[in-house]
Amino acid sequence: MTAELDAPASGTTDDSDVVLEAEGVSKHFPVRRTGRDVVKRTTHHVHAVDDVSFALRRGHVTAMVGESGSGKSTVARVMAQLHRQTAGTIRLHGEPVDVRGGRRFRAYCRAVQMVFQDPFASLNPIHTVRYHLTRALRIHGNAGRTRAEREAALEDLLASVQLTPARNYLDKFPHELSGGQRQRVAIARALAADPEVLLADEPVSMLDVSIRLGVLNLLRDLKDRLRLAILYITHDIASARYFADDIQVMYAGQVVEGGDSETVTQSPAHPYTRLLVESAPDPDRLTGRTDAPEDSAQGEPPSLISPPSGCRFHPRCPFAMDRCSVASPPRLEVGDQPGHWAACWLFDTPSVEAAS
Ligand SMILES: Nc1ncnc2c1ncn2[C@@H]1O[C@H](COP(=O)(O)OP(=O)(O)OP(=O)(O)O)[C@@H](O)[C@H]1O
Repeated sequence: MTAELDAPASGTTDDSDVVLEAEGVSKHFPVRRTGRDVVKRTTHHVHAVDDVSFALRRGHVTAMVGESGSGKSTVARVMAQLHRQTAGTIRLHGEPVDVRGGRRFRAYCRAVQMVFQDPFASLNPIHTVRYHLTRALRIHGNAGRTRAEREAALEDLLASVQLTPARNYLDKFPHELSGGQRQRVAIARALAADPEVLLADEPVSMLDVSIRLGVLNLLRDLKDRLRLAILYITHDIASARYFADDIQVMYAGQVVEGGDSETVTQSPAHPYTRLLVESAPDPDRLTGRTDAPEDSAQGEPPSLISPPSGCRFHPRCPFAMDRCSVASPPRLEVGDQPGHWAACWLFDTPSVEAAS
């Protein structure tokens, strides 16, 4: 029996925990590729994100995993409203974010904060830690009324990212800190808004391997203590397994698989996820699959200006059927664990039976 899913997320917890939702969100960027395009005023569109739906829950980490160029950062930027979506709806506590500017939009920007990949680029080199954090506290109305209240707020912020005693850090410039300390300051700056959601775009990928775990453990601690909803963007499926509660896998601008992180990494269903897991250096991994052809998926990700018809993975897929180049697969239940789905015709049981 085939089960097609309508729900946007891999429901493992109560829906009342949902803080932020994306429903059918797309982002297309207009581009001109050649001089001829400029002369003829022809505009192409990069389909960076197409019809993406997911939900972020309080006290829960959702990882968005995929290779470079799959659209992960664009998802984070659209969720932070740094880019306006081309189509679809974003909801905070069920309320659509449809107006830029104004009180409701400011409240959205406070509630949904972003942490970027490169803390050195996101902190201004000519300002101290005190300046960055005080500014963020003031912008979000959390600096208190007196100097003593502001100093206490600064100490609390640095303590929450485990930079203590605060006096050792407050008057330092970004270049006087290590990469890990800089990323902790960037996280503290996001926390100055007292957010409900953190959108963390590759927050550890530019850090030394030896300190990545410390920063991920800090984020996990914040998630538990402050009940933050976290979107963790990464190309590293092993770190997603370690850190996230559930995983969404992106390929060529679309989410192709979702489920709890243990299931997605141990029993990947979509052929693209299998490829991703097989190529990840994870010594604990046991996919338990023996049905993949030896010559597994080859080739490059497709052009996002004219993406392949049907399933976007079909040109690289070792299991591709005729149908895959014609029709785009919906989310289909994999059937091993509740909430585990794949957008792949292999899980449309009647079509597989008909093909064999
Ligand atoms: N402002 C923009 N204008 C045009 N194209 C863009 C823009 N931003 C992103 N893109 C394109 O959208 C696609 C998705 O990019 P995105 O950065 O979201 O992917 P990603 O999965 O985060 O990759 P990476 O891990 O390398 O950052 C890419 O083809 C990229 O070139």
